[in-house]
Amino acid sequence: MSNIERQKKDNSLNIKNLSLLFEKFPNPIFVTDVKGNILISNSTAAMTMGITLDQFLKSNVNDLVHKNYYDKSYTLEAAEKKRPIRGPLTTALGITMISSSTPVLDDDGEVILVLTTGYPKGINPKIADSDERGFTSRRKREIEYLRSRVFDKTEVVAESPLMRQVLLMAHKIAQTDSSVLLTGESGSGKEVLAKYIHRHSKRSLEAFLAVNCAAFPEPLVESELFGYEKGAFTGARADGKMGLFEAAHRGTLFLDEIAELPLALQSKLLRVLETGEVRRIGSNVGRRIDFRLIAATNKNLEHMTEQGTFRKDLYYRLSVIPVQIPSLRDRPEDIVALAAKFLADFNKKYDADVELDANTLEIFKKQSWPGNVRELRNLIERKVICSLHDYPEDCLQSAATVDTQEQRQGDIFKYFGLSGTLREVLSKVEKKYIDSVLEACGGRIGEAANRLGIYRTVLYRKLKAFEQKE
Ligand SMILES: Nc1ncnc2c1ncn2[C@@H]1O[C@H](COP(=O)(O)OP(=O)(O)OP(=O)(O)O)[C@@H](O)[C@H]1O
Repeated sequence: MSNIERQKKDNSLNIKNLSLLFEKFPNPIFVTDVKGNILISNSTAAMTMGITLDQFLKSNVNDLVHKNYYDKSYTLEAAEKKRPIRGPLTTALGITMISSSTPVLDDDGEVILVLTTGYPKGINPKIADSDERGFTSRRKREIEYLRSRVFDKTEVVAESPLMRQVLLMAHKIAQTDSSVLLTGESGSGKEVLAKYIHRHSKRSLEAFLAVNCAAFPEPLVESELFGYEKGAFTGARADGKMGLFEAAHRGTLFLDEIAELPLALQSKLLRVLETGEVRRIGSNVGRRIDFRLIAATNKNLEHMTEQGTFRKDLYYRLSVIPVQIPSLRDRPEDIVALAAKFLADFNKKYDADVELDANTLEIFKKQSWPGNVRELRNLIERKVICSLHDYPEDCLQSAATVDTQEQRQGDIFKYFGLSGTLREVLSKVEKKYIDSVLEACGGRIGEAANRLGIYRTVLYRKLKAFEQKE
């Protein structure tokens, strides 16, 4: 490799590394040359202007100001005066910021680059809501999205570059009406993302129905999904029943654990997707329905199609837009942000005041989290509960493996802070035990159900019920 080639390779590596580093920065940040041509940037900078990162990287700051993407750039002033310049600006999306441009000088004192960062301050409602600027409804939805991304960190935690990409993709997907296939390990946030897509879609004012295909015993799945006419079969309700497809009319249907759908029903689902019609059991009449399907699985569907356990044609139909949610262990920035969010949530819920020190966060970042976000959430909840009863850090261990003096002495109720009615105590114990078995099984539902001696359908129902109670 020649010197020039090596140098080129080194430079591209540097830019790549720098871009990755910039992505981790929570606020807008970009670098221009002395003429204001944007060289490196994070996607947040592009987002606050309402353009894609690709477009932003092909732009010049002056052009962006002329095209009204924002009203003031300090980059060229900083280059000209050879000193940092700072001041307010407003983007066309109505986001107000304090921007700061710092020139980078070479050995001869000449400006070679300018680094600009921005700190969002708020929304200028006059601009953001103005119709005079010709905002289309799509543009308004983008504004809503950007607001939530820039200011609202409570919705879906996505601090890692990987998850930010997923979220940006989800936002784009939300503007379409295609079927979506979400894949990812159990507890990685598939349902959270499905809800996000629904909330940001044109169907957001209609129903979001989540159905776990593994949560019904096989004979019941068909009648739950398709419904039935009166008298369709023995034991059917006299007045018939509307199925979940119909109930999701105009809204979004989230089919979780799609891999568990029996083969016969896979064909029926495909027919519904292709014809846009659903036929209740015992009926010859098709009813037109209009819903958006989001399916999810932690299985490898492609592999299942090769084994003949999942229909190929349905797989192709579902995976029009596939989205892979990364495992928690691959996004350490999210571990910290999620831990902070859950800690704040549970401190509020239990009126506690627990803090996480840097050491604990470092340990968290290195853990493998087989149960993903759900496991982290449960762990933080346990930590908060333990703090209320002045129990030591080892309370963080799985409840099943803790063998303390209190337990040996039989003071288990005190140890776990159990009080209230019998029903409340039983429900708390049930939750704690299920959490600990799940954790011991690395979040694998089937294995945990086996150990607990219950059907996985029952376990799913219980987990969802726990989540809804909170
Ligand atoms: N990015 C996120 N931000 C905030 N909370 C999250 C995020 N991802 C997951 N969670 C929380 O983690 C828990 C598990 O998430 P979710 O149910 O969406 O996972 P899942 O992949 O659908 O799991 P399963 O495959 O077992 O159905 C929920 O309590 C959810 O609120």
